[in-house]
Amino acid sequence: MTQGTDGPVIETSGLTKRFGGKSAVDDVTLDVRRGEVYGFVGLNGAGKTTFMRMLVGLARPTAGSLKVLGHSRLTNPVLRRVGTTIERPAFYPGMTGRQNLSLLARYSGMGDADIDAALKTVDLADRAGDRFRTYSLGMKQRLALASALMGEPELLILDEPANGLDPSGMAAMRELIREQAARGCTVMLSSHLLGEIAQVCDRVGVLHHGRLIAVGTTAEIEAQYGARPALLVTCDDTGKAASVARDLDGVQDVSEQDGGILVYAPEDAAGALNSALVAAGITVRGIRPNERSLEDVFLEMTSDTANEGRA
Ligand SMILES: Nc1ncnc2c1ncn2[C@@H]1O[C@H](COP(=O)(O)OP(=O)(O)OP(=O)(O)O)[C@@H](O)[C@H]1O
Repeated sequence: MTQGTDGPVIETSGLTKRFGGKSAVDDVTLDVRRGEVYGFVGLNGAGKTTFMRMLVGLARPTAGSLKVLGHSRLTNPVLRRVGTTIERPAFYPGMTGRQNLSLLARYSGMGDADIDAALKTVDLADRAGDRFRTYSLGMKQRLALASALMGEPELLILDEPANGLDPSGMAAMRELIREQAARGCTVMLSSHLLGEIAQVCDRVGVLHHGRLIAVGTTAEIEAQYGARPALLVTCDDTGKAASVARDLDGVQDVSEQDGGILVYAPEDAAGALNSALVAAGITVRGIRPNERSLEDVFLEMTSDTANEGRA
């Protein structure tokens, strides 16, 4: 594998793309290290595709700078070391998977060995002789990935590779991505689901309205955004229960829920909370720590009220 640089494989500084007056990507500074799987997560329209398009020269930045494989000029020799599914290749439905790949391979000066290796990697070798139109969605996604893998690129940039896949298709896609990382390939992929991407990525960057609002390992992001401990109390008379809970030591905040209250307090406050509620005549049916999924954390991070005032 060609080693172009010891520095980051992707490096952007203040990268910005505006369409008219609107910033699709707004002042994004990030780096992706060699061999890393970096997940780019954001809701629809957050700017993920636009960011990735700039990385492969399909869109020109309005401001800021970028380097890919150590190069700020994205010439063909640099881009040949990058595999991408950003612009999903327009496969011909009446041609076989292999014929479709052959067309693309010819463009980039690659041969049968590259096609065979890519088909084998994505586990499509057995169906390579079937027409594209007979492929399932998962197989279509894998063929797109095969087109990106031809020639064993050093960097893979995959836009929503798991989109539309069922759970087993997603698991297969994750395995494929990890295999690529294991052979030393750097991978940047995007998704609108943090929970899905967290399982495969070393680090995650959260994009919201074009801005990078958090970067870190999933554990770091959870610690930063999801570590607010809370107790979920199921009880009657939630209004009264909330006011009793608010008066207790160690309780930071209380919100009323359907059929109970959510009390922001450490887990060891559960005993005192239960006693106080029962003493106030409230029927407590249960108290348990409030488990937050990664997806809850992500939705809270990308809710517009959560981001008011945050740079
Ligand atoms: N060529 C364009 N002209 C005008 N606006 C554009 C163009 N491309 C993207 N946008 C706008 O930029 C914003 C970011 O779009 P982008 O496709 O990058 O987001 P995304 O995070 O990839 O979303 P999705 O998951 O829906 O693909 C959106 O508001 C979109 O409408």
